[in-house]
Amino acid sequence: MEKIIIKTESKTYPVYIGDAILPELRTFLVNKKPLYTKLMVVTDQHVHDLHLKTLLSHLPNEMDTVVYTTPNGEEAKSFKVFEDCISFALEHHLDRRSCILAFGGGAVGDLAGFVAATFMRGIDFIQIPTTILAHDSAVGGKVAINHPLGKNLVGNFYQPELVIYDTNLLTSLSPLQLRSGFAELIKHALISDENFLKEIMREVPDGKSILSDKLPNMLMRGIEVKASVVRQDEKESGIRAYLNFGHTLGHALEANGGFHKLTHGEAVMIGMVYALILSKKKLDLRFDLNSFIAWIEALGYQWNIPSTLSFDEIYPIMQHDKKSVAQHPQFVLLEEVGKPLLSEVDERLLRETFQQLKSGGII
Ligand SMILES: NC(=O)c1ccc[n+]([C@@H]2O[C@H](COP(=O)([O-])OP(=O)(O)OC[C@H]3O[C@@H](n4cnc5c(N)ncnc54)[C@H](O)[C@@H]3O)[C@@H](O)[C@H]2O)c1
Ligand SMILES: O=C(O)C(=O)C[C@@H](O)[C@H](O)[C@H](O)COP(=O)(O)O
Ligand SMILES: [Zn+2]
Repeated sequence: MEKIIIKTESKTYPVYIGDAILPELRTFLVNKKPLYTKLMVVTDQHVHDLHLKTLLSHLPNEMDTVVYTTPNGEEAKSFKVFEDCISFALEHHLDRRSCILAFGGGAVGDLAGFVAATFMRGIDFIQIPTTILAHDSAVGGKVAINHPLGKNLVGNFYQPELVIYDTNLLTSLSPLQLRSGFAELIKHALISDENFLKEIMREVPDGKSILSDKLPNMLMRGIEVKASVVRQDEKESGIRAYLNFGHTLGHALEANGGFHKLTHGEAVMIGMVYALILSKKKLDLRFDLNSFIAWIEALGYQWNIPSTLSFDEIYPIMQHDKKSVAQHPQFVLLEEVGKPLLSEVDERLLRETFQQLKSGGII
């Protein structure tokens, strides 16, 4: 088991990562003083069916535990489910000394974290991630739900007490979900270190190689990239925006599809290709886009913008992005791999590049 310490202005906490490490949970819970009055597990239907029994077997018998199950995927991050989850907590008499256990992927983590942040103005929560993607979402304290007008528009910065990342749980993920989560790892490499990118390109030549004994180490390195950014800028007043590489377009594509047509990672991958082309045009980024595209195709990603979409429907959604200033969308671009910056991009260039990426004619 490895341990990474996440240091932020508001809280310092450990991320434990390794195979079959759920027993760490009991250790934490029985040593926490005063003991929690109640535990509320928040999970989704898939994770409930696949892994809840295992999780429950690792909780102290003597601790009063209730389970709230959300719909799968982004539906968990709706106002309706948020209200329902708060009602469940009230009906089951959680109090300020209770603790929420977020057991699932990023959707469950974001919802459960936001419930923890707002229930009685804030109670403890623990992240127990079950997806590759959640190496990103479980760390750093961004918690949120969606609004029909855009992703994560209602939320907070609220850090967990602890993250327990049992990589054994990842073996039940579908190829689509493996790929979706892996996009955030590629993002962490692109914004931090060319050698890291080269290494994952070498170690993971195709979709079948994502799940391997090399994965936990790669995830740890992704978490370290995130930890180093969050340590310097917990609340995104500056460099934390770099973690949003690929997200200005990515989030707009997700929202436009009603949050169910593309997974987060699929949308972010298209957004990263868009941002790479913009970086080439605007900042003369030297980057072998041909090889990158060939690699992500081998991994199974779609990288062009779906042909049914128009710039005129996507641009207004990007104007609602949280990084926008006076309705001008901002983009994370790369001067070099590992050297991100935040920049406004001229609408004409955004439109022209959108058209290019739609027709697939970028290389
Ligand atoms: N807070 C952050 O910093 C942050 C960072 C990145 C992404 N996110 C958010 O995270 C969400 C995406 O996360 P995600 O991709 O984990 O999505 P998710 O939570 O929707 O999970 C994806 C799918 O995988 C299933 N699943 C989860 N664990 C499984 C397992 N072990 N085996 C089999 N199936 C399993 C889920 O039921 C779901 O159908 C988005 O809402 C995104 O906005 C947040
Ligand atoms: O932690 C961050 O900061 C990120 O930007 C990580 C992203 O991968 C993640 O999707 C996050 O939820 C996006 O945040 P938002 O502020 O753009 O909603
Ligand atoms: Zn993301």
